[in-house]
Amino acid sequence: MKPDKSELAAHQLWTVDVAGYPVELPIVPIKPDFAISLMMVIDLGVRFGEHVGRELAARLAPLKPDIIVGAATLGIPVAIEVTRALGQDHYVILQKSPKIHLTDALEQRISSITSKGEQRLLLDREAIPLLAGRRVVVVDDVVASGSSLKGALELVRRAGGDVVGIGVILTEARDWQEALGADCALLHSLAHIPQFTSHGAAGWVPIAETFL
Ligand SMILES: Nc1ncnc2[nH]cnc12
Repeated sequence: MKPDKSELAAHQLWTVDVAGYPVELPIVPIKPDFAISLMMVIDLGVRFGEHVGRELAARLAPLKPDIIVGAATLGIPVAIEVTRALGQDHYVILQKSPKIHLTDALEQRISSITSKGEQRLLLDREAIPLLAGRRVVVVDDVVASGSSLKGALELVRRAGGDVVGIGVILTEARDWQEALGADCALLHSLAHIPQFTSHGAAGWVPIAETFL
């Protein structure tokens, strides 16, 4: 769900300080009385990517990960930048669409608030040796419902990986706390964003319960 530029100009903005790097996010309605501040990490430039990679790597390096796993789509740049900042080379991507080589992939069902309907995460069986018995950190751009991260954790564990940490740029609201349960203890985040409700002339206002 990517609004075009003319649409963006009409949106209210929400400013969030991402570990010392302020970004302005457009507030985008999902329903008539409900909106999120949308962070499209791939539209924020390479300096932002480098910054979040470095900041997440600083928090995740003490966990001594053997490998970083990122979930498609917007977890991909996060996985690449964190891997680079850790001085590692390989990473594993959990795909959403069954590419030609993924006909026999390990599969997990998920749902997402920014994409319609039910989706899947797929792990290439060829990547299993990179995860089995290894210390794994799972990264993503935003955790909101927690469905995508929960599916990613499940896939990594089915592959025999030991999940030692989770890294996200942003936590959003609090639904993820219930979805992730005890795995919340593994989570490292650079900033938090609330969700929004419409309030007459005031426009979109943050919902108090969606702050941490
Ligand atoms: N605020 C947000 N920005 C980008 N992706 C999201 N997925 C869920 N919430 C999101």
